[in-house]
Amino acid sequence: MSSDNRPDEQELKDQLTSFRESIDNIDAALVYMLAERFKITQKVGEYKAKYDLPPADKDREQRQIERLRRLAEDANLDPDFSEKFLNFIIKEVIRHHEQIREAEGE
Ligand SMILES: C=C(O[C@@H]1C=C(C(=O)O)C=C[C@H]1O)C(=O)O
Repeated sequence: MSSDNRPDEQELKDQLTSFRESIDNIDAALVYMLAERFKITQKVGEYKAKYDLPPADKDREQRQIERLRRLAEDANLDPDFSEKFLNFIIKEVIRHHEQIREAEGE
């Protein structure tokens, strides 16, 4: 793709910097949101270990995936990507839950 009225080098640089400031803010928000999510899933893991509940709950995950796919469609985000992203996070959460369970059993 090329344009007849390409901005000069300085304008290109400034525009990219401005886009990237917004990306950096969004990445920061994602990190804080993920940190909060892992804080509460840590509590769920401790609760499950205490009362001998299984680390994973596939029915709950299925409902979350269906809901997230609907939300993604509404937000014009690829539902397959959203599902992969949620599964990636949940896998890590379950790994933590298994670790907590093992530590409690020691
Ligand atoms: C957090 C939980 O444990 C697991 C992790 C989940 C998650 O990260 O959302 C969902 C279901 C479980 O497989 C839960 O049971 O709610």
